[in-house]
Amino acid sequence: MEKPIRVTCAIIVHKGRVLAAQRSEKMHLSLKWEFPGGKVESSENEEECLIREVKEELNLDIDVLEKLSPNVHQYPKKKKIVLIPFLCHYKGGELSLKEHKSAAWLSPSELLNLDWAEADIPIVEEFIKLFRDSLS
Ligand SMILES: Nc1nc2c([nH]c(=O)n2[C@@H]2O[C@H](COP(=O)(O)OP(=O)(O)OP(=O)(O)O)[C@@H](O)[C@H]2O)c(=O)[nH]1
Repeated sequence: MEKPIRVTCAIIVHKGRVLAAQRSEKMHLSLKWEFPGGKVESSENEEECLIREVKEELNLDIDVLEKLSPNVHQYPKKKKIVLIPFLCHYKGGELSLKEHKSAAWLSPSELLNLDWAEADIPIVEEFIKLFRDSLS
């Protein structure tokens, strides 16, 4: 079986809100929402990839805290990906969109209102459950 492409994504939490980013018209999965991140290069580990991608895409500095459950997903006519989420904290930097159409800091329950890339849906659900459990 072909190995899936590893893609990291950052669930960045700051003051109880979470950063979601909307893909641009030009990108594959146009206008869908996602967590910032990207493909892991051979020279780096997953955490290094995430720090690099978030800086490149959004000009933000993050601390990577905890890995959540990876999700294997096959989009039609694309290579299979494994989307690897990490809980992160905002550390610094001013948000500046380099690739995305928009980005928003949302409360965890507001995340459910977005039109997510399909591979992200189980990840959003796991994060919301984790967040709720941590409050109860
Ligand atoms: N960064 C990121 N990528 C995601 C998420 N969800 C999801 O399905 N993806 C997919 O994972 C791949 C990440 O690739 P990338 O961000 O490094 O590069 P890209 O948009 O140029 O992708 P492409 O080369 O497949 O067109 C894309 O195919 C993207 O559609 C997510 O939450 N974050």
